[in-house]
Amino acid sequence: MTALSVNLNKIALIRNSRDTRSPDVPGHAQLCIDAGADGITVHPRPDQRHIRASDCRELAAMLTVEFNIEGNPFAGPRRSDRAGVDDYPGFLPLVRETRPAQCTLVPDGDAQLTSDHGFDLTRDGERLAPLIAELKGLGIRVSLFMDPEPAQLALAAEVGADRIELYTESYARAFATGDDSAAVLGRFRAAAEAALDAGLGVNAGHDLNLENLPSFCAAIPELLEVSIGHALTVDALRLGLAETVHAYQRALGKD
Ligand SMILES: CC(=O)[C@@H](O)[C@H](O)COP(=O)(O)O
Ligand SMILES: NCC(=O)COP(=O)(O)O
Repeated sequence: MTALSVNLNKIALIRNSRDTRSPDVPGHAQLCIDAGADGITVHPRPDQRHIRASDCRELAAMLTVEFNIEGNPFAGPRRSDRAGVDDYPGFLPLVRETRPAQCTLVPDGDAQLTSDHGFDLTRDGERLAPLIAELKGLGIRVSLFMDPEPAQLALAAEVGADRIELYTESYARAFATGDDSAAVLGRFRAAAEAALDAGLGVNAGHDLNLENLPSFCAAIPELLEVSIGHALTVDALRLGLAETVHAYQRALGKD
């Protein structure tokens, strides 16, 4: 069955809009766990617009489910511009310190609004390989954020990744507009097969939601994990967080 990893970025985004701890990130992680979430995902960015280094440290100390930290492996340290907020230590130093079960490497620029592309391993593979080896040596499973391009996925295995995370924005957009959605889903199926043939596990994420999740999972039954945050948080405004986690588990054919 496909694991649901709840991304808490948007809980932290609301928290950061005031100088308080409310909503409390670890408390909402526990709410998700109590409701049946299989994992927790965060994406600390250098500007700490939502998830902060301190959130990662607190979550690492309390989680009883898989912890997945996503981010740009080449993101360096950055001083905090907000009183009482720790500096961002750099992505890899934060991962080394917190030792999550999984680290998903994402080729984000620091100023991007959100993650919007996968790695080009023909360009980045050589400098990623030693980082991947180091993280695996620390006992951390490594996943690479990838576009659904079969040739690239074969390279992911060559650089030592354990898994890839299919960047699903193009599927979500096609599903929402109805444009070419069957063909787009076929491209994701082909990409998943290329990853599986290369011995990689397959995760997926970005813009997945209650409506588009069942079709995606039916097309890729080998899917090991989906990480979902934006749509799930919006649904929680309507349904409540616990009920929303149950709803997503039902959409995954569980619960
Ligand atoms: C990599 C990816 O698609 C998401 O995990 C990412 O966490 C979204 O980041 P924002 O929540 O900052 O949009
Ligand atoms: N890796 C995807 C993720 O963690 C959350 O993406 P989204 O659901 O916020 O788009």
